[in-house]
Amino acid sequence: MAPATPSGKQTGRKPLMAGNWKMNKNHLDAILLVQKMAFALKEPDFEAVDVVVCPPFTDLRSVQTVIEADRYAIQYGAQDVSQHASGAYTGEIAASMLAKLGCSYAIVGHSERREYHGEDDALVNAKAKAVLGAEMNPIICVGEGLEVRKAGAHVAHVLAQIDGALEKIPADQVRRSVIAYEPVWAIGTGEVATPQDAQEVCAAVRTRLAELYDGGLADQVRILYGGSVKGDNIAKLMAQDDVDGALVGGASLDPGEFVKICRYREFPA
Ligand SMILES: O=C[C@H](O)COP(=O)(O)O
Repeated sequence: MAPATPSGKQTGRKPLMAGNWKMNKNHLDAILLVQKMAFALKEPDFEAVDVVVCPPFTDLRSVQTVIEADRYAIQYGAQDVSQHASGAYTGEIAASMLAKLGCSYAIVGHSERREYHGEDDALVNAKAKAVLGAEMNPIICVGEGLEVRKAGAHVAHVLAQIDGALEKIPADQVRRSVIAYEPVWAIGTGEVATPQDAQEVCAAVRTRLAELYDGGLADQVRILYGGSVKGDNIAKLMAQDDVDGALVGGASLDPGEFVKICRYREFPA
């Protein structure tokens, strides 16, 4: 049973803090960064929170070496994956290759992939299936842009993305998937969503999961918030009933800040 959050919520879902390094840090920088995090984080941190780093593909082997050598409890994953299993797909990385490197997670459908690489819900769905097929856990990103938010259509937008991303994925696989709600207007802007904004959408996602799947699945799936998360705003976000963790960009490149995020319980909400 996961410990209670500062607000006293008791969900049974272990919080997850995932750092998305995006296109930062080479394979040597990665060694230093993951070591700094590993030195700072202690056993009680890992009992309370799952800690995941998602470096660039070229860093994964370095990160694996550091983590395996000293048996650190930090988990790691990729920022993207191919929907294809293998073959003539120049530049692509298969889920099986990531699993072989010890990855536990792969992010799919990040808004930067959707925006700069034209990824749509069908492709996100195919990638999620590839990750699940390789026995890893997808972190499926959803979120609305500013125009959609201003129009008040953010919940409908996100739920449509959820429907698309999860299409024909069976319950036992959805159960080990992670959803990350990242409003595009909050990513890298310093403009974090209010805890109420985050809760509204995360709760709507959980309700949708309950509509799509029975057997209490909705209460088991972890839903993260992402977008300008820092050490000084995470506690209020985590105090929300349906926010189970964070997908952290910029602040995950600063080991002190990321460790502070992982230790949000020690700071007042
Ligand atoms: O994947 C992480 C998100 O894009 C959030 O990035 P950020 O924390 O730099 O706003």
